[in-house]
Amino acid sequence: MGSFEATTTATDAAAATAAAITIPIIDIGPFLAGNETATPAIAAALRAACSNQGFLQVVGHSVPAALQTRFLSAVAAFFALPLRDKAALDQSRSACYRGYERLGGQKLDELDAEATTDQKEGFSVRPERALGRFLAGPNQWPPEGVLPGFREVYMEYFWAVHELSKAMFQLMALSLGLEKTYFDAFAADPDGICLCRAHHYPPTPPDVLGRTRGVGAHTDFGALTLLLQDSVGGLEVLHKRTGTWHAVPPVEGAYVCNIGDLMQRWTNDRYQSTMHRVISPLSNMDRYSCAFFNDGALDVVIEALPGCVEEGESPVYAPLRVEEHIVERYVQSYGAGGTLIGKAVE
Ligand SMILES: O=C(O)CCC(=O)C(=O)O
Ligand SMILES: [Fe+2]
Repeated sequence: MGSFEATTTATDAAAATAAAITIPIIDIGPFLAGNETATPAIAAALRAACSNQGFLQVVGHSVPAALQTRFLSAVAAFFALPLRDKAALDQSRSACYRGYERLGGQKLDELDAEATTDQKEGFSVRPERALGRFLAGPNQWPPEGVLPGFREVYMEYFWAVHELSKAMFQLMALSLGLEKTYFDAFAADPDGICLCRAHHYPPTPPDVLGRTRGVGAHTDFGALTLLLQDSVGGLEVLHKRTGTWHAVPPVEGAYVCNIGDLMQRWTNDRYQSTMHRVISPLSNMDRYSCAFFNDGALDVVIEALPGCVEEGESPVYAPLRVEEHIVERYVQSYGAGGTLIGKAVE
């Protein structure tokens, strides 16, 4: 286990010197190997990270490096397809938020009217299901002849990260003093809603520097995010106390893990969902990343966990069903896209 001081952007340099934040790198290998002697220290490190900045990087995990590499190459090949091939899979053609999102298709910083739309392309995949409840339905894939093997490697990666996310929820439970299996009904539900969204951030030439943004400032909707990023950089996390932004430097093969709004609610604010964004650094490199969100089972009711409310204290939030929360956040970030809920795929 190790840690490093996150570096800061130039504009924030002065304030940040006083407020450097630590994003710990946590090796979960011993936990995955069933080492019960080492596990409490790992759970304690997770607790510290989640109670402070809500961001950490996970190493020693179960996703093979070779699979990450094959997956990121396949993702780069997908985004390099002609626009007409990608547009044929546009998310607006899906009743369940799957497929291709063009540049500017989402705006996560809804509070800042001046902010640009997000300068990224995305491709969203979820578990293959029959149409029915919110977010259930078929994925949209490019024809096998156009991108051979893409679907196969994407789904191989999907289920590998899904396994890791289940293990992370078990560690989260231990970190909160709960039974290891406490979150299994949420995180391992066969009908649970998971999203594996790959992103491409185009290079930023000097003439647009400062006017574009990869992803606007936001917190993640769900409980826990696992993000794979390549070596280009640009992800930043907000230090709440000083309002300064800090880079989350790429660590090869690691998963950036962060707490989402549902987990903050569940823990009665003990764990923090932290604002983050992707800036567009001056670069002639394309950046690729992939976020995995395990948002659990739609009917789970999120209310303060045992041990997260002191005697005499009232819970900060009323109980809320996962489905209500996720629907509301989708409508906020996709605007009119929210009206697609329940519409049949064309
Ligand atoms: O691409 C990244 O580094 C971050 C993406 C992100 O924050 C998100 O998809 O919620
Ligand atoms: Fe995010």
